[in-house]
Amino acid sequence: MGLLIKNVELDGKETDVLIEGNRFKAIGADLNAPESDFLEGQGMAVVPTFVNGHTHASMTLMRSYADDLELHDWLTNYIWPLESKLGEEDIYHGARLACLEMIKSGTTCFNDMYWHFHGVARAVEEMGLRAVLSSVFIDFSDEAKAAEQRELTMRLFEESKRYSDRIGFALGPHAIYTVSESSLRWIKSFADEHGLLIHIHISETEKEVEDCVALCGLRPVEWLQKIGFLGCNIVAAHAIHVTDKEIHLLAKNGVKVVHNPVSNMKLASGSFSYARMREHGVEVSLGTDGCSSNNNLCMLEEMKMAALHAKLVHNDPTVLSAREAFNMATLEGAKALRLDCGEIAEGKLADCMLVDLSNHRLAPGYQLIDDLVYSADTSCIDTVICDGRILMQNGCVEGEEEIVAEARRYATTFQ
Ligand SMILES: CSC[C@H]1O[C@@H](n2cnc3c(O)ncnc32)[C@H](O)[C@@H]1O
Ligand SMILES: [Zn+2]
Repeated sequence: MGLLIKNVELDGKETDVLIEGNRFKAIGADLNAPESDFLEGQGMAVVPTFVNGHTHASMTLMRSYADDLELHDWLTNYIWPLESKLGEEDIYHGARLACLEMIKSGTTCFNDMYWHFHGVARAVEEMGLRAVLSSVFIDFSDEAKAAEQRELTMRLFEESKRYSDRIGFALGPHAIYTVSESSLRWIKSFADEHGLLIHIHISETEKEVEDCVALCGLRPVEWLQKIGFLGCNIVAAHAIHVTDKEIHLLAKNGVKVVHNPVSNMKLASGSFSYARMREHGVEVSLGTDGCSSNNNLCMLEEMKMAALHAKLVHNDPTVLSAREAFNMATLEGAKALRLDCGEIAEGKLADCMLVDLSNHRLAPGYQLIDDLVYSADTSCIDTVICDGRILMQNGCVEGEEEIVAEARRYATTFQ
């Protein structure tokens, strides 16, 4: 069974798009597929859906719970105490709310790091999105805890195979200040052995850098290079406080960096240097981070913030164009996660959305990509498709009232 989208605009031209199974089968004029479902695309444009490169989906339950705080204060005194009370059901309901929000804002794929792997996986499976879910690793340099976490990682890796192809497994060492050197070495060798990605926060705050220098005489990226941790399977969130030498090491090792402009600004973590990353050839994608430091999962907003922030810090309006922001939010994210989505082309995974060209925010309509980055909001998104399946049509997602009500109910139980 397929899906035929008729008379839709793609790259400024009207065309038809045929999806068969979970991939784009054909793109061209006057396609026929009598056996397929049909979508009228007149007045709409088809664009790739977003890939959120770094988030903690279930933190939707902590939206506006602890705002206007510095990162280490926020984590230690507010977030971690609350998270210690969360069970798998809480996390499932938080992840469902996140999936709903992502679908409604045009995201169909995300790279997640959170507790209770199965709670998140169940939500993603049911809601029809695509995700790379990492098994969290935090040991605070306690050997007993580290042994427990190694066991859990190996178990979850096996158990993750029960889910559909839309769910990938990665390792999730939280950061260098929460995971010991020996655990980082173990994580890297486990990931290399099994061909897995590693999702980690790196150089997010000045404190992280100062503590690392005080402890090992090296900055975080230099130290990670020394212990053999860096490589092309590392997806590093933030990478804000990095010298040119460290950026060179990231590029040389093929580390994928995820920029989270809203979270970086809200926590005043620091200024990401997009231009320096590009000069050195680092591959940069875009993420929202969790809902407690953002406070939403909207990649439209993230693209605009990334572009505006880069122009401001580099004092140059030509830095980080709308097209670059859009690529960071789509194809670059897919590449970092080694997924075959992020662009509309024959043979690629069928993840896409239809935007309503009659929406006032897209008028008069000189450049669709510029409009999506600088002007659009979620009201412009009509239809969202992931893996060839329609997840939203006419702006509606099945069961949305119940998802929101359940998340509200669960959030009140642990406060
Ligand atoms: C180990 S699960 C993820 C862990 O990370 C915490 N977290 C959320 N946002 C950030 C951030 O910007 N920097 C560091 N840690 C963050 C989250 O609360 C979970 O405990
Ligand atoms: Zn994070």
